[in-house]
Amino acid sequence: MAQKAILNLVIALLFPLTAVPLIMTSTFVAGKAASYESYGHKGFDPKLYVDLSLKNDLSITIQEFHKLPRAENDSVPVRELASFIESHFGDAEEDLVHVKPVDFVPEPKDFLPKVKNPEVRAWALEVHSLWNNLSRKVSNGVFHRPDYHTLLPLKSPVIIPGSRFREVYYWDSYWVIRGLLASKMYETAKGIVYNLISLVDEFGYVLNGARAYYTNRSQPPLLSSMIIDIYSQTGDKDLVAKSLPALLKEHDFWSSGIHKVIIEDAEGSSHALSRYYAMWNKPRPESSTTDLETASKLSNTCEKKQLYREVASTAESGWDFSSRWMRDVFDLTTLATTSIIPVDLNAFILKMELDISSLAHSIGDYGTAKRFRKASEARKKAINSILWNAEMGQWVDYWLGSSNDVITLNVSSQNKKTFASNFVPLWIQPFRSDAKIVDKVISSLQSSGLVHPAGIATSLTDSGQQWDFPNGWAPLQHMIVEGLVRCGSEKARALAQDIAIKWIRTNYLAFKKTGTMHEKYDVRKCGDVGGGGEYTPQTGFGWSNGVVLAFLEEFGWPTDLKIECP
Ligand SMILES: OC[C@H]1O[C@H](O[C@H]2O[C@H](CO)[C@@H](O)[C@H](O)[C@H]2O)[C@H](O)[C@@H](O)[C@@H]1O
Repeated sequence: MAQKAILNLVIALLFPLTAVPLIMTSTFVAGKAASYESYGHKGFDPKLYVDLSLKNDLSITIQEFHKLPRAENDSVPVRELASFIESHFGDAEEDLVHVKPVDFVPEPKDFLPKVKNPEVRAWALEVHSLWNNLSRKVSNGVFHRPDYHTLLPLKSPVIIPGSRFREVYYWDSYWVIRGLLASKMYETAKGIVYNLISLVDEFGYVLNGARAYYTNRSQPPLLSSMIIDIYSQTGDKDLVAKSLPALLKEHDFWSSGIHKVIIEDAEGSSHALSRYYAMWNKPRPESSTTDLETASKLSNTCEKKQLYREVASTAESGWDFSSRWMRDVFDLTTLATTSIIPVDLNAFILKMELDISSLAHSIGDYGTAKRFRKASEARKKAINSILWNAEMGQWVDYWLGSSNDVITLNVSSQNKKTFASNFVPLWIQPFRSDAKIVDKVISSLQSSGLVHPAGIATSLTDSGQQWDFPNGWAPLQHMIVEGLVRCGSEKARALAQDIAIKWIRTNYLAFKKTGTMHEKYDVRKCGDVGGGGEYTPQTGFGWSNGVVLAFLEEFGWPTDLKIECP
């Protein structure tokens, strides 16, 4: 915990520094007196600054910063600042060094046996080889002086998403691991899980990512999904035994305290569900200038603090940002994530409960197995009572009122808008048990307007945010496709295969055009990449690679099926 305190201090002290170059850049570009209304030029990324490491003790760095010459308006001239950063900070790339994964081979034995088409097979091997590019280990310097770095000293190598995302991310890792399993890289997959478990041991939950500035929140909880999938392919009971205590701790984090919400239904029965809620009410250090700019539209400090909490809680949801969390879809200051019961979060926690039950059973801990089976039944009842909308044939988010006490169910508080997250419950076994409901959900998906020529759109709203139309994201394609496959009907499998083929083709064409895999894609046209949001679109890219490999593993690719877009 001492280390966490030191790291938080580094961030708190670095934060004012990150704001300076933005203001000064605008001064420099204009070549005259600064306009203090500017929060940075287009393309400026504050994350770069919080990723730099200190060269000396923080106190010395701060003393030196205070000695810098100031302009009349008390700002530091941009050249002085640039040379200060050069002298006192190391490069952002130095903390993590490239490492070849121990279990990487260029063509693994039994790799994607159902992929027969030579062109697709060659590309799949290229995608597989990207694990090499994205593999990193924490440098010795970070272990030696953790207080000089915002990067957390994880022991095993990791797979990073890519580009500006230089560290391991929580929910991304699930799809990275799915790809690693297709690539037969079991040791790398286990190493990632052991790293995440070490975060639970230290902080009580898995952080958004392995940086000190991510300690105030988690991300969609998929640790149990990673463990159960690795276990089902390796049979490694040691992994199960070592991970169970962390899973119990993580379950407690998500089902109690600020994350827990109680709703009373029409019959007077109480249901416990969960929400996203970050432990932070300041600008996110990695996006400080963006958050300051957004909050500048509000005048009152209290409102600003609440907005910062909503922003960080939205980052906890993984859907940062989306009209899904906004009262006015074009105004980010109306984010209200802590006032929403998200359908996907509760589906993930239900899955966590089932996974814990089954993992505990596999190592003979029958008491825990029974307790979590019961917990999953209660959550299923809660989801079906509060979040199921029979008319739409979808499970939906629920808007909470302002009360912090027990809330009484009001059906009009369901969010009737269609998002890809409304179909995530299909991924979880108990929601596939009623054939009539499944049929209704499948028809609802087909007529929802979400299914496009290059995959499933995130929503129907073009808000300019990245988790909205027209972007399609690999994790959403995967959960919906795998959910459909597991429904067991021919109709569901055909729809799943159709979506998977579209997704593979768009990833393939974009790769051929740009030479890289992308973080998100535009589902309107095969081969187009996504956009919008607060940072420039990123490449690499961990979860996209993982989902392509997982889809090719499931569906294969016959020789006579064209990979080119129709
Ligand atoms: O720096 C801005 C935000 O960036 C991250 O979010 C996005 O990238 C993540 C890594 O691929 C992904 O997990 C998330 O779903 C994306 O929206 C980060 O996770 C945020 O916390 C951060 O504020």
